Amino acid sequence: MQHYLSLQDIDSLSQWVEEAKSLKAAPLQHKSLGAGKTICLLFFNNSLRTRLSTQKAAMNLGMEVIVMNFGSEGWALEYGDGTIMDQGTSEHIKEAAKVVAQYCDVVGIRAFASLTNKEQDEAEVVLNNFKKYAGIPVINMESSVGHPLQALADAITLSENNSKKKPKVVLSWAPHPKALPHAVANSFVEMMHLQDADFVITHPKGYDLNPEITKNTKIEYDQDKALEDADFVYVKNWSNYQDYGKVLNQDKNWTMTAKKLGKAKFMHCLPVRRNVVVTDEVLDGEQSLVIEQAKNRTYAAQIVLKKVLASLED
Ligand SMILES: NCCC[C@H](NC(=O)CCC(=O)O)C(=O)O
Ligand SMILES: NC(=O)OP(=O)(O)O
Repeated sequence: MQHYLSLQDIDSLSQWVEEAKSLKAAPLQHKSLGAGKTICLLFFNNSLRTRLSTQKAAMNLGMEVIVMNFGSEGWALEYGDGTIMDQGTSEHIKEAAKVVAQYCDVVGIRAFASLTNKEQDEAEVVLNNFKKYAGIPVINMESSVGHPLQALADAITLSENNSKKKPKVVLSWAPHPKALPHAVANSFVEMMHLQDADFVITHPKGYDLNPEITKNTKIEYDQDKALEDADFVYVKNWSNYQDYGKVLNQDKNWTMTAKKLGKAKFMHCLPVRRNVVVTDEVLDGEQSLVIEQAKNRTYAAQIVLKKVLASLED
């Protein structure tokens, strides 16, 4: 059974990117593959792109789609084993996951990091419990530690816009008023490790991501230096990882500007705070790839669903 929980579920990134591009060229070529199959999309958090692009991808493959805003409309779920449920939670994951699995063949789950409980977040409690009890393929639509559908769409976008054998790609931290998760940055880093590039991460001192994820990636604390001769600049805020979930820095000197970007292409997963993360000039300019990235979310989801559907036939 093929799950899509992290980048590790991709056997060959370059092959998946090529197949996704072929789906983009003719999105309805496998319209009968998903006939009679249903996907449930469960959202514990807000979404625009993930919700619509995953639904569109499923429709392109002929699947039926059920969407539920679980966070606001479902029962509060309990994950603990043996809990006496006389507090805030109403339903145990053991029943909930098994019940959901009776209505669909595949389940997609969005469950962001709490940013308050590092241990629980890193254990991917929501995703892993659905995997454990549902018994059907689970797709990660952004979890505590990863956003592999976004990273796959980013890989497609890089491939479409790159003309060099070894492009310079920079992941640059940016300020943000809210505490944001590490998931997008983590998956982008993992995706970059799967291809040949001169990859650099730049962020203020003390804002290091999980070192188990960044591993041997080059980290340059001087943003201007990191951005020199960049071909692609991926901008993202994340809250502090060491002092978990805290906003310790909102330095506007890290905002991406046209001057800093130089000749590079600009990338961001969206939604983006204009004139905090990046200036209007960059977003409205020719070098921005953000709308293409969002478009590629459909084909990233479609290649994942195609692999998952194929695995159901095995
Ligand atoms: N799925 C794309 C990003 C989702 C989330 N961003 C946010 O929550 C931004 C919300 C705001 O700007 O108010 C994140 O960074 O992981
Ligand atoms: N990039 C992304 O995942 O967007 P949404 O949060 O709107 O789904």
